[in-house]
Amino acid sequence: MTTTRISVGGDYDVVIGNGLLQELPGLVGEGVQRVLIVHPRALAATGEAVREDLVAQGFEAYAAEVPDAEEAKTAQVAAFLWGVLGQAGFTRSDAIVSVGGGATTDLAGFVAATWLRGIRVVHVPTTLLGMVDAAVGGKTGINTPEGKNLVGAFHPPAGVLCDLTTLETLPQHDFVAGMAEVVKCGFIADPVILNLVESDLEGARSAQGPHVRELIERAVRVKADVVAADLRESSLREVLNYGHTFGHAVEQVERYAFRHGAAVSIGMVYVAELARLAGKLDDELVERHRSVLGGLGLPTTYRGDRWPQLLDAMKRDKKSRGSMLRFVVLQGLARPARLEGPDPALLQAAYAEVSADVTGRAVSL
Ligand SMILES: NC(=O)c1ccc[n+]([C@@H]2O[C@H](COP(=O)([O-])OP(=O)(O)OC[C@H]3O[C@@H](n4cnc5c(N)ncnc54)[C@H](O)[C@@H]3O)[C@@H](O)[C@H]2O)c1
Ligand SMILES: O=C(O)C(=O)C[C@@H](O)[C@H](O)[C@H](O)COP(=O)(O)O
Ligand SMILES: [Zn+2]
Repeated sequence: MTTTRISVGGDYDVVIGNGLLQELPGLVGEGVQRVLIVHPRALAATGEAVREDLVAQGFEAYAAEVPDAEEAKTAQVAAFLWGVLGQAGFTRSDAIVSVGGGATTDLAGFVAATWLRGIRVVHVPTTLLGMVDAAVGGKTGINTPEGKNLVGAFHPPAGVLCDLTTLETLPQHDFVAGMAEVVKCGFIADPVILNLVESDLEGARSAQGPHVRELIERAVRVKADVVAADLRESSLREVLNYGHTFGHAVEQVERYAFRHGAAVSIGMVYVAELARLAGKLDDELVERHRSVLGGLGLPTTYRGDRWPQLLDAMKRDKKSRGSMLRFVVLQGLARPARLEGPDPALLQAAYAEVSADVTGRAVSL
């Protein structure tokens, strides 16, 4: 199959195809001497294969293994990588390559942004979520005990290589979690995505699904267009945060036992209910959130006994201004808007709409 190149504002390309790793040396760049490949435990063999390839191309290449998933996004792991870079003598003309999911690209991007105040980084995302979202757009970051992504920097990559063959080893629940961000792009900007997913829900649950390549390309285009227009999230970029205020709070309350995409799925239903209660969204579109996300096997409800903890976590959302909570809502399909400082009763009423008891049944608060 052909290779697709999607330009992000003319600054770098997201390359999508199969067997693309031969393109990596070109993206790492000619003037680069040393390369650090950052990969999670689950991708030790892939990380080593990439390292050997780069050595064969004449680079001085090192590999650093980091924990899987969210455990990698800590100050301790970032400090470990700074130590590796320091000991190997990385200079401003050297580079980092991330090979992994969004947690790895967020961490490696952050270390690249901070080492010597910024060195080159190339992302090789190996999850659906990494390909369509985390590796694109230059948001990098780590968590602190107080919250998700609280420390970070905007540091766009030199390139993004989405080698679709890497998805073959990704567990299905991780693939489906990535579909939540694809569906997000459908709701905020490109309804064709929703039509494609709804036309074959089972196909959209697997990397081999007939529409998956088109879904990936469409989601990357949505993200690329938004970040090209507003890299630093002064306004427009906030739309990519649809479902994330409540979603990040769920991740935090669950101590990251939920995958990001699963939490964002619940967060989108929450914020759709909030928009409905605020008189901005009709019942039909709220129900479409439940049917498409639920149809993919993503969660659309959350336990009903965590309101104080969720509210506390939501207050630390980056979209908040002072003590005012701000949400990205929809006022129609692909018509994002902001809801600022909603009445606390409305916030809790929306929580009641997504609440379930431990058996998964909806409950009233
Ligand atoms: N920077 C951004 O713009 C942005 C956007 C969306 C999400 N994110 C972040 O991305 C993270 C979630 O990323 P994710 O969903 O990719 O999860 P992840 O990075 O936690 O990866 C999920 C699991 O899959 C493993 N894995 C990765 N690729 C694999 C493969 N090909 N085969 C087998 N196992 C593989 C990982 O080691 C991990 O255990 C969150 O931290 C979220 O905050 C960032
Ligand atoms: O790229 C963005 O901007 C996003 O908001 C994309 C989100 O999917 C992503 O999860 C992002 O990491 C959230 O960032 P945060 O600023 O809410 O921490
Ligand atoms: Zn996200």
